[in-house]
Amino acid sequence: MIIAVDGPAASGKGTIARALSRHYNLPHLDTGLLYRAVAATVLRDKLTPEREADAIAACGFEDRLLEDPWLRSDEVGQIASVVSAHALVRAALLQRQRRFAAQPGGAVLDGRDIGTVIAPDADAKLFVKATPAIRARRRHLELQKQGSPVTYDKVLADIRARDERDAGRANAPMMMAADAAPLDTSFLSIEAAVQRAVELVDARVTA
Ligand SMILES: Nc1ncnc2c1ncn2[C@@H]1O[C@H](COP(=O)(O)OP(=O)(O)OP(=O)(O)O)[C@@H](O)[C@H]1O
Ligand SMILES: Nc1ccn([C@@H]2O[C@H](COP(=O)(O)O)[C@@H](O)[C@H]2O)c(=O)n1
Repeated sequence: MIIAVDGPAASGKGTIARALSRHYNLPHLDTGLLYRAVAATVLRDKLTPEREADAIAACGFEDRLLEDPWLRSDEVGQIASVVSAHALVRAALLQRQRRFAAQPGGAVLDGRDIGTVIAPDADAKLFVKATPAIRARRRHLELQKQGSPVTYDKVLADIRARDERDAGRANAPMMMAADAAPLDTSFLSIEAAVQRAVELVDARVTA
């Protein structure tokens, strides 16, 4: 069974995808991490994220970079949404994601274009959303716990900027697949959101 989980930054899609992976005993791929690894390489090598040739040069990152906690930072997330707009960067990362999705038994993948581009034939597709203010509050809390001094207003502005770039780009923009089930987590606890996600997946696969 392939489960596609898409949605905007800090909507809770990663939390839900990890829980679905445990629930159905399926491997999970956080595809955002791949774009974050490209972004981190661009930053580390002092390349220019807006230049496609620079971003392509950063696509040959080593897998151990995916373990680096720095990848989860807001700084890297912003640059990830710049490099991810390049068609050749998306093409360079496409087969890896498709192979992961096609492994025997299936998989759970989360990102922005899983239901539309990476696994258009997924057995179940969710599009996780929440209001920008609520997403910013959750992400701010998470960053505060990590000791970051970043303000709520900055987190909200970054989330809005990332949403705009991710939904507005020409190549594989973030969008809900026509056959995806929307899941608004704005007023759901993590437990309630996960329970609803399981109900939605079960409903799709038994339909
Ligand atoms: N329903 C919820 N209620 C409260 N907090 C939540 C909920 N879902 C997720 N969170 C928290 O919100 C933050 C963002 O969640 P998560 O990392 O799953 O989002 P994401 O969509 O995967 O983000 P990104 O796209 O930036 O990787 C985390 O701190 C997580 O614990
Ligand atoms: N399938 C995907 C996944 C991610 N991106 C881009 O990467 C950025 C970081 O993703 P997170 O899920 O870790 O927040 C994101 O803002 C997108 O620009 C993508 O394009 N496609």
